[in-house]
Amino acid sequence: MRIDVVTIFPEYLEPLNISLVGKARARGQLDVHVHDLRDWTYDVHRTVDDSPYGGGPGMVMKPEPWGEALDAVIGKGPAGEVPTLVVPTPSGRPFTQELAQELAGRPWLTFTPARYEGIDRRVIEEAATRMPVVEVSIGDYVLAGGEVAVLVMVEAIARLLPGVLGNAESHRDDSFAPGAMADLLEGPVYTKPAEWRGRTVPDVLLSGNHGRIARWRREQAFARTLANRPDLVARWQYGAFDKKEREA
Ligand SMILES: Nc1ccc2ncsc2c1
Repeated sequence: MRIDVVTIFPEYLEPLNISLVGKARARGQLDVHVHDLRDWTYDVHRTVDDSPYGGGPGMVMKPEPWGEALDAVIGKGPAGEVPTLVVPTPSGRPFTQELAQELAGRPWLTFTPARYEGIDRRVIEEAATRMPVVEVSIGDYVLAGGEVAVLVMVEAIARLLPGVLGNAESHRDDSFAPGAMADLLEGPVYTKPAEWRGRTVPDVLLSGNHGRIARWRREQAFARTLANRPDLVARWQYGAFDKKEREA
């Protein structure tokens, strides 16, 4: 997979050089290019924003630099191919594991994290005439820009690429990953020592009885989901019901 990111804060994407994504890049599983939007400005102040038409607070990111940046990014990619444009925005569709899976299946993604009040709408509209565009939100809170959303999405997507996660098992027990625990949050985990500051590990985990352990883990996951994400319980119940129906 090729990933391009266009941003006015290239240094914000430094974490893509380390850990899981950094290792995937070093192994050639991921080809990441970070571009400074100001490389497509020509005034002495390298201006990327201006006041909003119609008035109102804040500034809007000008269309010209973005248009030229996307032209250049597409020009640098595989001949005849276009990326999927991923536009991080609070007004986008929710970023979910399902959407991460969908995007992990694309060969080329270009992320356009914005600052200020956002990007002139004509940039997205013009891009949509020549490439798939998906506007994505990582949640309902106020951020200064979309770069942190890119870090979230790239990590969630990269770990789904073949060979990136060493232990394939790691996918199975993820929260929200498909399978028996789908839609349930992860339960508590423990490792050595068996006692730490007077706190012991639940006996069932030391029992060696894998059936009991699996049941206990499902119970713990359900309890945690009920407490923290009751909205997911209904989805899980339907999924379990649907699975029984299909197996009947
Ligand atoms: N403030 C905010 C919230 C969510 C989000 N997702 C992508 S960019 C963004 C910005």
